[in-house]
Amino acid sequence: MDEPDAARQRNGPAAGARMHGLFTDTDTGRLTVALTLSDSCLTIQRISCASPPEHLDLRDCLGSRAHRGESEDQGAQLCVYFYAYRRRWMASGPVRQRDERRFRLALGTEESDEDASLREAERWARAINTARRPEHTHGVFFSEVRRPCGVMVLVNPQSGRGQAMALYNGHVQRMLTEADIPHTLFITERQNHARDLVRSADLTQWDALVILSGDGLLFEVVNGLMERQDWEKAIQTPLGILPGGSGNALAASVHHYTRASPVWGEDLLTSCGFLLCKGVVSKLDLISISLSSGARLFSFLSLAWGFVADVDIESEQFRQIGALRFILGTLLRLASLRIYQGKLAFLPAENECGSDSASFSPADSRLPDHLLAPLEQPVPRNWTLVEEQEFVLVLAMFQSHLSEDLLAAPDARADDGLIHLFYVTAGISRVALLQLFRAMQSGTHLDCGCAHLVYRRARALRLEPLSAPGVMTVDGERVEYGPVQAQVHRGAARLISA
Ligand SMILES: Nc1ncnc2c1ncn2[C@@H]1O[C@H](COP(=O)(O)OP(=O)(O)OP(=O)(O)O)[C@@H](O)[C@H]1O
Repeated sequence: MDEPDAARQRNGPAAGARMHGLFTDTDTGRLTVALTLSDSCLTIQRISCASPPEHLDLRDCLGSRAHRGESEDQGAQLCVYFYAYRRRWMASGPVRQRDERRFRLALGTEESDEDASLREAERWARAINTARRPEHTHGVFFSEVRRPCGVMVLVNPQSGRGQAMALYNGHVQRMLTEADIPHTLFITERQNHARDLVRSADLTQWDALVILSGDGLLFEVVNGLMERQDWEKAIQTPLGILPGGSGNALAASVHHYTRASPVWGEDLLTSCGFLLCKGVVSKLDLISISLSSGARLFSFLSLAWGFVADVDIESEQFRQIGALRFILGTLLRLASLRIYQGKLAFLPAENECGSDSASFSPADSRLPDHLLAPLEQPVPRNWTLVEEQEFVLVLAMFQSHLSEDLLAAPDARADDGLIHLFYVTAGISRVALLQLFRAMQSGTHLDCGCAHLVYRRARALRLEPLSAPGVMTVDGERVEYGPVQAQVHRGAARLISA
């Protein structure tokens, strides 16, 4: 049996704690601190002053690392990285903020063996990393990303205002290192590069695919995975999203599902980065979208036609101003408000088990659409046909957020198996429409009492535009214009989230 290190004897566990030991706080110089690690927190007690102990919640801990001392007479260092919620001036609520704590092993002269000191620091780091693993508290399926793991990080350097690489260098790389997650960076060079990469990748090498970009790059990744021969296995690869685009709707949704106050920009990146490093995997709904050409796409976010789709695509020209492009695009489109003619039908969520469900078996065997009839045939009898045929917008949401600051479907969850269908009928005034979008910033648009806004929960839908060719988007990406139908496939993919 190995002799226990002298340092280890000195830092042995106290009663009721996993570990207990004496360290020097490297930030305050000579001050000696006693650290106590329990299953839920790291307690810091400053010995030479009478201040109360500080309890740091391990749920906020991203990781811990040990380093050799800077010189021979110094003990090894223990670094612990916390990202607790704290209030910040001007922020609307508490935000996760980085807080690095460094401690030096307090070794006596007879224990100045560098290796022993490092071993003890490593033992602490391992114990903290084991204790910080998240609790599994809810009953739905979830598991964790296997450790050690390899993560493919895909960055679109052109997304948003072109700041994604700066976000990687300034934040993401550091967080992944702190959490000890090995990763490989892939910088996309063109449209469909990410799609091609994941279509041909050896997925046994990757335990997660992480997208630092807008929703468009994740749309490519999802569809690239679904185009593989082994799509059933491939689509089970955990997907992570970090906001680097201008819309960042899925990233905002993932943050919203934690029930924390809304955050934007780099605070949203920190929140999503934290969730990514915690590595809890939940299910993600995929929505199959069938187009009139026979093409089938897989979506995780939204299907839009009319006002929202027009704003999304028309505002691309203002990409340099980031998320503000949507506000500018909204104002411009309001000025020339259009009416869109079309037919809309949907299967209400509560009717799914009805006897009239379609039993359509398309040639495409990937996630068969058992609720849909062929596009050229009428919809099944248990569907609802919307009487109105003049719309200002039709918007099917599959997640809570339409963009970082538009909470379109506040009750949506990543795997709720629902299409949150909104439509606004013709006749709404410009002022009322603007008010709806303003209310959507706080998710209160359904409380506006607007008679032109309709919201339904559905499992499937069909939309047949009758207007002259225009814009239709899936996950913010423009798709072929024409009749389209969609069905939700509950929890068909996996998402790293809360
Ligand atoms: N290097 C590149 N140059 C040009 N386009 C690229 C490159 N890499 C990826 N793309 C394409 O850019 C498009 C937009 O990407 P993405 O959605 O990630 O950013 P965004 O549009 O700024 O964000 P959001 O969707 O949140 O508004 C995608 O269709 C993607 O295929």
